[in-house]
Amino acid sequence: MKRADVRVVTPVLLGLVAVSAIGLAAPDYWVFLSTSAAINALIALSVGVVYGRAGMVALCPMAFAGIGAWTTGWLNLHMELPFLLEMLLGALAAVPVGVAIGLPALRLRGINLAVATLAFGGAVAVVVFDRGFPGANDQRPVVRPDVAHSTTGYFFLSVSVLAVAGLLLARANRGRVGAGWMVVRDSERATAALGHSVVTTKLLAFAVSAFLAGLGGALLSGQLGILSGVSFLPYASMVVFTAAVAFGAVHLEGAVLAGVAAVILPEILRQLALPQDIAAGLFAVAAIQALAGGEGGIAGGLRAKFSRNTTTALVTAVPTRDAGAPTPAPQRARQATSELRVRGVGVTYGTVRALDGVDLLVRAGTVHGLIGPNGAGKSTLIDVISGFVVSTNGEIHLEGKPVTGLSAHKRARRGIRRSFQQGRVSPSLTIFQYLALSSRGTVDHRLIGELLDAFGCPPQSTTIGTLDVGTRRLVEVAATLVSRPRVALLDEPAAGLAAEESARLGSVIAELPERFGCSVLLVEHDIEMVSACCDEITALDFGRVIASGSPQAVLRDPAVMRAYLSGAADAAEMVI
Ligand SMILES: Nc1ncnc2c1ncn2[C@@H]1O[C@H](COP(=O)(O)OP(=O)(O)OP(=O)(O)O)[C@@H](O)[C@H]1O
Repeated sequence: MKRADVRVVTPVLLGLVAVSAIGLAAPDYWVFLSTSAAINALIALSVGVVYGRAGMVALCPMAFAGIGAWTTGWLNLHMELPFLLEMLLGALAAVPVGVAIGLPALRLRGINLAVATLAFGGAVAVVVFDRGFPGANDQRPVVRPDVAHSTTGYFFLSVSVLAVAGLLLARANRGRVGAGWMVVRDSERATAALGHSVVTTKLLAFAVSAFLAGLGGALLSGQLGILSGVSFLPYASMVVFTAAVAFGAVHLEGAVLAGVAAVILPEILRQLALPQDIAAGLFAVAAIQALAGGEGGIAGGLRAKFSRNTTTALVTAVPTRDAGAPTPAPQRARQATSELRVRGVGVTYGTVRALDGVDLLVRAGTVHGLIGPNGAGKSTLIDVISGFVVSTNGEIHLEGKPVTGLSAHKRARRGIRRSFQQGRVSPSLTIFQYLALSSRGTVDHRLIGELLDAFGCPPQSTTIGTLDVGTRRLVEVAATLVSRPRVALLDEPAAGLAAEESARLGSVIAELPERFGCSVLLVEHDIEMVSACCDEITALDFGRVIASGSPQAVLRDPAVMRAYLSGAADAAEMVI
């Protein structure tokens, strides 16, 4: 059996044995507590999604759980539906509320979002839950299904629901949905640059989180029968949140540990005749420790310990051929057809005129260099073209169609893809996850392999956090191309690379139009590389175009030489 299989099969078998032993041999009281642990694990899992994955501090999981419980209780009292359907509807009822509370999260971050969601949880508790749960006033408990009527039966039902939800979530986490959450947590700009809507990605995290917590609440209604609002107070949300953070509920096993601890610890304190609220304090301390240690919590730490990838050395790109050597014939040459036209673009930051009436034409099937000394406006121009900065005037056309009014992620979907000067690749993703997220439509494994080979990147399963800075940049460029863009905007891709690697990258970039069917706008300080791989060059200084044309003409232009001599020493002379 492969080692990876053993790492999965062993905990699954242990879990099955533990669940069977509890269900078949433990006293009813402990089975009841174990049911509570499974329910808490489900709610912790919801924290794992919205906070652990998507990085949003939402402190109202018990409000979502309460909505799930309230709805399930109401349906149980007034409709004669199968219990599982009532639970599902209860969980779904929490989703629109999750999306509604997610809307402010599009603008709020960190402590502000935490306060807003805590206040929301308090408001729901007062306005909805304090009025009583369905059936509470006339003491009519939620009726469980026959198959799960006993304490043991309900325990098995709860564990089954947790297992199914956990496995579906794990599947989503391994795919593009989970990768999108990780990227939006690390960089909203990177999310948009990959062609994904930041709004949709964040709201989806809130919706899934609310569903999971709502499902936990639905199970709770059947477990307790008659509910009181006390279970869903903001204080309860804080306890679940801190336990989830401490144990690393971003992983299924972390959520299970959090669920078990949230039940066992108060029980131990009760048996010791100590106040059970001490548990909340202990979770808070453990959560602070976990945050200081890198957010993975106890489960993250255990995963790192048992991971095969324990090396701390940075992984570097491996050149697939000698720098400057003739490149092999492309597997399939593609016809580049896209031209990008920029007309009269201007950008002002306060009193700084970063761009002033800039015109630029990237012809179809060419590599166009954009040079200029520090502060000339190169990155600002890339930001404007890719939609991250709104220009005060001017127009941008792709293939003759205006894109000026489109948001960044829509421009990315139209085929304007970019890399960033400061790497924005999520360190926790594997190279494959990142490239798959950047792909449009079906993931093209052959293209991914071809790109990684072209850039000499490490194997697809390598975690990005283990790559050195230069290699991360190459992965970012590969991710830019995997979507088969019309135009690739590469912002200093050679930064962090050695001279030899730079030369090799230059020869790969020169081939991109023919090999991958896109035009390229290349921002680079490495003038030697630019002159070697570009068909045309535009030079900027103080936000204005000072020269444009063939590399030879531009690099010999007196205005360009003056700009560089006053800025980056004798860079121009180097190649003339
Ligand atoms: N967010 C911002 N706020 C204020 N000023 C900015 C901002 N971004 C850029 N600038 C200013 O705009 C001008 C152009 O900056 P930009 O980063 O586009 O230049 P650049 O040519 O890319 O420089 P470098 O080669 O150093 O990356 C600079 O004067 C810079 O200080």
